[in-house]
Amino acid sequence: MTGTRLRFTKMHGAGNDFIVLNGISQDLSGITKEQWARLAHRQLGIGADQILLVEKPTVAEAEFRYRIFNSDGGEVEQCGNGSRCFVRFVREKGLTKNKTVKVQVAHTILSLTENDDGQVTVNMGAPILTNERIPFTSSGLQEKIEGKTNLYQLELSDHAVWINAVSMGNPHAVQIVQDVDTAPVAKDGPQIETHLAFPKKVNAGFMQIQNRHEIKLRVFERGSGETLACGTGACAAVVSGILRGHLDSPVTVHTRGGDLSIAWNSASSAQNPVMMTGPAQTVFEGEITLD
Ligand SMILES: N[C@H](CCC[C@H](N)C(=O)O)C(=O)O
Repeated sequence: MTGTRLRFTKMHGAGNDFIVLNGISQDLSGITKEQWARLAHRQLGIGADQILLVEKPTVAEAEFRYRIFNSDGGEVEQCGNGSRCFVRFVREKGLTKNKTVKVQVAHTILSLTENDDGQVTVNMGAPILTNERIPFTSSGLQEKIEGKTNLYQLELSDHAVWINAVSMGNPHAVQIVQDVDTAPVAKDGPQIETHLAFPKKVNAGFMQIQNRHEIKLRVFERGSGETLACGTGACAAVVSGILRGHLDSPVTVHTRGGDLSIAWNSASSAQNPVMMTGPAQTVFEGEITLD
């Protein structure tokens, strides 16, 4: 693949930024983890939190498949802000005329709708709350019940934090903090990300409850570090806040890059889907030669 010329589109969803590649019109099958990381590198490459690769689906019920690579080059299961940019991309490129698109991503199919106001609504599916499926191993950790969920204590280098483990297809450890602006995201984020209780590592969410329908959120993302916004992180934080009894659906999630609206009608069933609505923005188009 070295020396291959790639066409890309740079996009962001609430400041979480992406390189989006059309893997249907370009053969990108042989790109290595190191080459993904180089493309995402802020100084040596294009720069992005994640890379989104659009491909033909492998299942009949989806129109497309899209794959997600963190800036460390690792492939992951889900990306909320990325899914909104994906649907904006395939519509802007004329790859579909549908306003609602079904896309295959890792082990699930998402349904995405571009609304008349330009915002995108995504059915993110039901949250995954069983430890084995997150995956999260709680053995040896102190635990306590709050509302309808369990909190677990993670020992960090100089203090302990109580977290709630939730998956939206990708793992999240969410905690409530008094003030997100002063929360030790840079210090505690990497320690939580690589904590042994999370065998596939984890995204670390820091949530400040403002009222029953509003939070502020910062996320230290697995494989990318702190981002201006994290869509699955916003979903996981709202699910956690509702289960803990602090939030009622819908919730406005204020991130450093913009606002997301998350709805989860858990009253009838925890298996109801989480619905996320937010922005998607194309920034520029470009070409680059893979080195
Ligand atoms: N860092 C995440 C993937 C990107 C998720 C985030 N950008 C979003 O909008 O959901 C993980 O390793 O699971």
